[in-house]
Amino acid sequence: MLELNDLRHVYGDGTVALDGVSLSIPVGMFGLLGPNGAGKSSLMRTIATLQTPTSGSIRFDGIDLLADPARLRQVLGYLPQDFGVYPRVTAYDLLDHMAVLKGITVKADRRQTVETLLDRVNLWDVRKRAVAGFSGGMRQRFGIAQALIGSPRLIIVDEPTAGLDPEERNRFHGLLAEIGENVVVILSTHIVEDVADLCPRMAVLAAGRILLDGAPQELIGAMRGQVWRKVVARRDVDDYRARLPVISTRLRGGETVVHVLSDESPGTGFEQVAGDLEDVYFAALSRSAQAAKAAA
Ligand SMILES: Nc1ncnc2c1ncn2[C@@H]1O[C@H](COP(=O)(O)OP(=O)(O)OP(=O)(O)O)[C@@H](O)[C@H]1O
Repeated sequence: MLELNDLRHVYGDGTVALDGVSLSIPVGMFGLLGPNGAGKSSLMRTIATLQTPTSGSIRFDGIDLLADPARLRQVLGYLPQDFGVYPRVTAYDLLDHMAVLKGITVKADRRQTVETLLDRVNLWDVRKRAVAGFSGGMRQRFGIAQALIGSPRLIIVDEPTAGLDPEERNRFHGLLAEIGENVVVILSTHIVEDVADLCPRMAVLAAGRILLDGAPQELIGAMRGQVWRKVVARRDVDDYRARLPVISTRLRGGETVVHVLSDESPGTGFEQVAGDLEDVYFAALSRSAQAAKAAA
């Protein structure tokens, strides 16, 4: 179990990236969903011990992360949002080098680890090719292989599916689902489908704060009977937004569809629909934006 308690992070220029984040994250896949700039990467880097929060505390299975970051690193696997420059060395050699850095110094052990991981992420056939020439999906699978070195118990993946084509995304999801069976995996993303597909638990982060936290099915269930849908003309969207609690405007098959959150029918032409995770997410964001507006 990973416990985050009242985490706050203020950057040097005064930007408040985390504003009192508290969460309990159990074994399994945990989705951290939020728009760009929400503070997801700041939170992921903080848990990965790459930056120290301004205040608050973090514990993982008895380890006080701020007091003893080195101990946490021994059980941590991290796939950052941006891996930086990939050198022109083969996948095999790079993974071998990373295994040395992770402390696997006995050659035979390392060979076993590297070969098992390359096979697991389906990169065995391309092990002799330079990582620099890999496609986006292959790079992300390589990134997972390096994150799995040393059998970590806490794995952090920051926006891993951005830019992947549907087939690679599916393949990557399969890999994550397999990994998430026995360890804590935190998946940070702005893609609702990633969380809907993979995560039995989730939280929404916006402007450095947790807006909601729970099991996707329960959060969807809590909206039952409150989501209404109508196909509208594109030019009328602003008018609907001004009059009604619109939670989202989506394009479906070229038509503009508005979703409204309301205990009763918002008007003619609206039909009640079963909400989905996108409704949960957009409703949380829209409530938070309205609260921020009212406070201003
Ligand atoms: N090193 C930094 N110095 C100052 N401000 C920063 C720094 N890094 C991030 N920020 C700011 O902190 C806030 C949170 O950024 P962060 O990158 O954590 O969000 P995010 O949810 O990961 O967004 P994205 O998906 O766009 O990466 C943003 O306002 C961002 O501009």
